[in-house]
Amino acid sequence: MVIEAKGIVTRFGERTVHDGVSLQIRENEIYGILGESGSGKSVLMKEMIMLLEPNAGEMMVLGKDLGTISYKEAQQLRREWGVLFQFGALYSSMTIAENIEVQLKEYTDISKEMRDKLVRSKIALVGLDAHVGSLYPAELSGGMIKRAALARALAMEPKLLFLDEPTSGLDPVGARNFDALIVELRKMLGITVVMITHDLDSIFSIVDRMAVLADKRVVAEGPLENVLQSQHPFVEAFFKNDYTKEKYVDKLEKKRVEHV
Ligand SMILES: Nc1ncnc2c1ncn2[C@@H]1O[C@H](COP(=O)(O)OP(=O)(O)OP(=O)(O)O)[C@@H](O)[C@H]1O
Repeated sequence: MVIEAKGIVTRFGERTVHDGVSLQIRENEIYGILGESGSGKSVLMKEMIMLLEPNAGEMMVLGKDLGTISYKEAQQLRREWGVLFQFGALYSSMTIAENIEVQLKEYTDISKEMRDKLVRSKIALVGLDAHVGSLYPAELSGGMIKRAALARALAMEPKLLFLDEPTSGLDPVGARNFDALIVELRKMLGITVVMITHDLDSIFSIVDRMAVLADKRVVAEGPLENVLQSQHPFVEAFFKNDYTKEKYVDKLEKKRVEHV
């Protein structure tokens, strides 16, 4: 397992967000975290990357228990993952190349020449033209910003990639291209991808397994066909409404046939 959450409890004051959340993420899969607004998806992801600490439960990431990890181990572990936050979050006063270089400068002794080379390779990896490196975030389209932020997340060659709603704000073509890029990167780099998503196209086409958060816990987990068996109201409303039934009829039918 790359990530294992066991009985996670999270409270903010009087409010309980998670009350026994458990899930398991395997190596090299694309794992989706779904759930309605406010169900604690982002909080759970932040707990996986040590930006927040749960009140109870165990969070194992790459074999390390985040609850008992030493400061030094935590520093090392942080280099093993890349994160793409929802709005890209690039530094606006830096060029794209400088943005991608930030962590390489901070965490490594790599020479300037080598850093430039790595930056160029990451820009190419995410499908951007070389000249984009010298532009500022304000000069890029939304889709290019996502790709640039992805290049930055990949700068340290992580084993694990966290994506918070990667296709939100992209037009349909841009969203599908981004999905294709994620699949390609997973194959090329052998990484594990954890993504929060509401995007049905992504869920039906690139997510291998997923967890559905509702009622403060995981109400359905596994591949799509498992999740579709759930009769939880959120699953019913999200996957089994008329729109989804019509748009994904082939896939829903196919899953049913495969399952029989
Ligand atoms: N640092 C914080 N302090 C206090 N409350 C918080 C904090 N972070 C999140 N919350 C609360 O925890 C709950 C879950 O938030 P979270 O952002 O994880 O939801 P989400 O499932 O990601 O929702 P969305 O799909 O709208 O992004 C919300 O009620 C939010 O207000």
